[in-house]
Amino acid sequence: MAAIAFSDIVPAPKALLHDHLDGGLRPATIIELAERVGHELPATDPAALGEWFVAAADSGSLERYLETFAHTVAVMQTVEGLHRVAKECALDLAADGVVYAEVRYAPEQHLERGLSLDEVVEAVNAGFAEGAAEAAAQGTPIRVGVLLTAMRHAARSQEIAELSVRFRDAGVVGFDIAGAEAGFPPTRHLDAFEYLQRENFHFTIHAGEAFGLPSIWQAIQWCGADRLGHGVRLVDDITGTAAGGDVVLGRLAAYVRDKRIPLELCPSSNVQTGAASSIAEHPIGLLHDLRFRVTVNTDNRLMSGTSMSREMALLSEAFGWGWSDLQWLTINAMKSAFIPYDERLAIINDLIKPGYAKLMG
Ligand SMILES: O=c1[nH]cnc2c1ncn2[C@H]1C[C@H](O)[C@@H](CO)O1
Ligand SMILES: [Zn+2]
Repeated sequence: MAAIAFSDIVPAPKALLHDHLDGGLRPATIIELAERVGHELPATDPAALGEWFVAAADSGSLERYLETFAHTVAVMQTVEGLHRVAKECALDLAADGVVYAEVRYAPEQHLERGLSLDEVVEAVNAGFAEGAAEAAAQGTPIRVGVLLTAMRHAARSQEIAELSVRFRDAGVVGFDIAGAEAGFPPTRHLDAFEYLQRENFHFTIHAGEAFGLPSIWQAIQWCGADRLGHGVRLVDDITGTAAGGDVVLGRLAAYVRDKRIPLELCPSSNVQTGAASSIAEHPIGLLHDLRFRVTVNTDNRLMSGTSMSREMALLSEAFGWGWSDLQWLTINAMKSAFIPYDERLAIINDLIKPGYAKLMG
């Protein structure tokens, strides 16, 4: 079957669970904001700056990939900067046909110019609200939920977990930890995860991206993660996948599949950090065939020069996926969202299913 073209995917309703606010800025906005705060950039033309981010992030290492965030985080230290970046994020996702998005960022990284954690969250929430209202007025409605991230090398996870719970009725729907994985196991933040469980709150953990099965095992069996950020290395626990081999799931892979634990897979990002060698060889093909709870995500649109529609187009081309596969990925994501069940169901039944039914003719 012919691959579905990018331009056909844009109007399809999409759900996105793993997108970093500080990884999705418009290059032109970075340039304007950097001028205002006196931050020096590696390029001053929007196209060149966009290319710089993709090339610099294309490093084969998560640590070097993460260094590029110094330039986005630097311009997100004021109410004005945070508000604008959040507003444009909502508008850009809506223009790409995303109807539901969970966008994450680490408030502790935005305190350099004197803002408090609460002020950071309020500025971002206000930006998302304005962007969503504008998108709705333009005929591309989007719902945005916020995930607050704690950096795994730092020691503020309990504080950020409490911040998340404080804002649970004001736009924050979950919690996450991110940053370099090797050397910083999720159990370092066990107190925060136990606190969140006592509060009946939701969280995902970046695990199984730059590090393998022990990280995924800890995230699920010690920390109680609802979802796995990436989780791509779970394939290390699946054997016999070469042509003709009998596929055998190890205990952990079987547990993840049986419990329907969602995998927030980010194909382009994984190729850039070396977690996968190409889109065609990305484990998402196998995990899809084995019916894991697979979702597809952008991770960092700026660093990967990508969008939800582009990720889906790449997968359609690499694996021959058609509309029913794209609908399956979208419904998987919506089922795995951190908003209440009835609201998830309404988006599936009122937006996603009718949208794909129309596209499938
Ligand atoms: O894919 C990722 N793995 C681990 N950490 C990440 C990834 N993408 C972004 N981050 C980090 C860098 C950001 O500054 C931080 C909060 O969004 O999260
Ligand atoms: Zn991420």
